[in-house]
Amino acid sequence: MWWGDVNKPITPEIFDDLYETAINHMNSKEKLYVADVYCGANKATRRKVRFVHEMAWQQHFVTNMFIRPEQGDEITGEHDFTVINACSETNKKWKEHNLNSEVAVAFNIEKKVAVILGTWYGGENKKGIFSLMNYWLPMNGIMPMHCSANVGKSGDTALFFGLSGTGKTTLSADPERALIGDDEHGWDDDGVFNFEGGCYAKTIDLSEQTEPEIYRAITQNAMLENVAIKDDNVPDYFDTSKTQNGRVSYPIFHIPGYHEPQQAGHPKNVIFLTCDAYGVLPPVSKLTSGQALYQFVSGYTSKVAGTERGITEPTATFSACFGAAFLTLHPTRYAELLQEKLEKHDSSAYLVNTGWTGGGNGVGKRMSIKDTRACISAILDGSINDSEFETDDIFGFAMPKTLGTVDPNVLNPKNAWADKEAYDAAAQKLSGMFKENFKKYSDAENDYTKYGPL
Ligand SMILES: Nc1ncnc2c1ncn2[C@@H]1O[C@H](COP(=O)(O)OP(=O)(O)O)[C@@H](O)[C@H]1O
Ligand SMILES: C=C(OP(=O)(O)O)C(=O)O
Ligand SMILES: [Mn+2]
Repeated sequence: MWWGDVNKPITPEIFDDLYETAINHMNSKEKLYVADVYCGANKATRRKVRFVHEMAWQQHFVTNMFIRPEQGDEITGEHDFTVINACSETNKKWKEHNLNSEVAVAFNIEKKVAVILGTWYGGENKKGIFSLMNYWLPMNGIMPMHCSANVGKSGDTALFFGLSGTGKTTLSADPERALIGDDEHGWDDDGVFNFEGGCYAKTIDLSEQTEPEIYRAITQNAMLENVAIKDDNVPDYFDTSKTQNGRVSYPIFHIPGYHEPQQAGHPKNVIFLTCDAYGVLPPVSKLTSGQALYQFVSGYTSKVAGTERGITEPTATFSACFGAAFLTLHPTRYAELLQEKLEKHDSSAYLVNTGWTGGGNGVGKRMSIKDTRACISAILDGSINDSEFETDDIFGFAMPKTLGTVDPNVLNPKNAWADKEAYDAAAQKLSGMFKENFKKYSDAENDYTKYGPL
């Protein structure tokens, strides 16, 4: 276990106490909801999960998001895990338990049970099981990944890694390609497979024009969460009074041309999405395999508003493997798996900045979805390889000088800034942050420090 900021140990006695609180609460209800679902599209390695809920809508969430047994098919045999979600109850003894708040999300791997108290976030159901997949799968040499995946007409698979809000869901919904999944995947000896059976898209500023597939997926059985509703019962995706993290969950088959089964071959392209709030990183750059591992372990991006308590504007962070919150083992364990798989399958790696350009947050603006999509298309159709590249002085990234319809002045981030000195200062600052962050990985068996910025 990677104990630290993310995973906090508790004693078996505290777990039992939380469990009892949840069970007593559930026993006071007249009705409970039970769903048996799978996590993992690969039948050989999928896990059986049972959810017990007090809220019908939470039950609908897991029905949308996990893999449903075929119609008429029941999940038999022992479950790999059971989640008791008592969201409307809280842990009143949190101070006595030395915990942070009355919210508790607690896992007992020996008893194969998790308890959720005090949080109503639908995503909690899936992210807890994702954390377990991050614990189980590496034991069998399978890489769990916080990424979306899709496949092109010639069978070429692409992965899009990224922390919350960086564009996994938005950019993997591509009319030219079949969607495998938008958030959690595994990479085994056969290729890539989805853990989930649905998608969980952000609804902030959602429009049919910029994100048509997602907009149109909001139809019967899709479920909106924390979205404002106007007087005429129509959702208002531009009203963020509840939170900026408004969501919709829907089964994967709401996306036209989704890939069935949700499995595909080894990835040809691996893309790291970063939402750079400083506006320093290029919109697209090609990484050497060493740079890919350095960037993967660093996981530089920003937390977007509404995803964590206290985050109200984009805030720079280093989230290892682009999903530190879900890692149960040390980041270098996942990096070793990535290294082995990238080498074996000769996959290319790219860094794509879906964040700011022309200045940091407050000065510049967020990269347009249109420009980001143009960069991604050029990677996926291979045309980026026809570009002439230049090397970034500080980060050492190879940046294309021209690329299809993308404004060449955006491709080199310094050109996009009016104030060149301010750019240099911001780039130096960010480089220093990378180096400071990476110190904690420099004594690892495989030290990737040399692939970082100067
Ligand atoms: N250049 C861009 N690329 C991708 N998404 C963008 C971009 N600019 C704005 N966005 C918005 O950022 C959000 C990305 O969220 P999402 O795709 O759900 O991220 P993730 O799946 O990684 O959590 C969406 O609301 C999208 O409309
Ligand atoms: C559900 C989540 O994942 P993502 O934002 O990456 O879709 C989340 O982080 O709450
Ligand atoms: Mn998402």
